[in-house]
Amino acid sequence: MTVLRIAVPNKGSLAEPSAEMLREAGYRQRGDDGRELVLSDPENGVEFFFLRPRDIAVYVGSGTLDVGITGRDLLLDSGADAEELLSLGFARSTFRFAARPDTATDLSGFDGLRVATSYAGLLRTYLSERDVDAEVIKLDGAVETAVQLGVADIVADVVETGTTLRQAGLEIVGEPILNSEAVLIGRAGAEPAPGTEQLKRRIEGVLVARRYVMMDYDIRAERVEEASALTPGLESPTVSPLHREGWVAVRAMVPRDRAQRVMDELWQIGARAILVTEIVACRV
Ligand SMILES: Nc1ncnc2c1ncn2[C@@H]1O[C@H](COP(=O)(O)OP(=O)(O)OP(=O)(O)O)[C@@H](O)[C@H]1O
Ligand SMILES: O=P(O)(O)OC[C@H]1O[C@H](OP(=O)(O)OP(=O)(O)O)[C@H](O)[C@@H]1O
Ligand SMILES: [Mg+2]
Repeated sequence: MTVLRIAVPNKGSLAEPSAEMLREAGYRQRGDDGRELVLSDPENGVEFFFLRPRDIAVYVGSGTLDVGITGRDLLLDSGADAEELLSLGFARSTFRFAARPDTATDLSGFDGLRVATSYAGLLRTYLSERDVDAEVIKLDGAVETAVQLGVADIVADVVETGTTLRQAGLEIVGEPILNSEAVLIGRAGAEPAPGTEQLKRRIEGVLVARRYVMMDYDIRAERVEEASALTPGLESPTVSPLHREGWVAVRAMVPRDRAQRVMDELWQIGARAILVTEIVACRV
């Protein structure tokens, strides 16, 4: 049997949520203090390689490994021959310019200035596509400090809450360069390796189980259309007869973040015995 070779981040913001997602999808993962570089999961026909997030697109793009989990920003920065297969919904961040107040109000004022970043590939492409003649200073991290130390006039870096920028006395400049999140990647334009579709389906199952809950309730039959409009489910709600005459039981998946509001509205139109349960796993 062929084994699917999967690159997984070994450190940083992507590592723990990636492991958690794979664990929920039924795969073996490292224990709390796990230091393994390679982990085999023969039951599921896969092998995990724990690598630096920055290197993952390079391994996948070259075909050394079949698929991997990395950040969209890291994928683009690498210039590797890899493409997104699925968005994973965690490690969400924006990639933005920031500077001290009065440095520049937008890109048009960047000419002749120095921009520090740890994403030099992505930044050079972005600036040259817009004909901006700024000097790119490549740093490894803690980029925000570069302005204070006089190494750069502007930074281009990952922003999540904006706390790091504020603490460095910097303000956001211009539009976001990129919206990033964790993504599953494969080799660009290549036939997916055997097992890729199954991995994708399993991860999609985890994403759905996280985003939705299952809702059950009873309602008078004449109000079922109204109720179905509130809980349309993914395709259509299941409506079953109840022993009690004139009543039906309804079952539908509901977005988790809307569950309380939907329950209030169902109650208003006479639904009773409204129950919400977790979806542990699914294929939809
Ligand atoms: N504070 C953050 N919030 C959300 N996502 C982040 C944050 N910092 C980095 N990321 C995302 O995580 C990925 C970067 O992972 P990486 O491990 O290189 O950096 P890191 O999490 O900052 O770790 P390190 O400590 O090695 O710098 C990128 O996709 C980036 O957008
Ligand atoms: O907007 P915020 O919520 O403050 O988060 C953004 C910061 O988080 C990351 O830094 P990290 O702590 O990983 O250090 P690094 O710069 O060395 O990567 C990122 O590089 C930003 O600096
Ligand atoms: Mg970092």
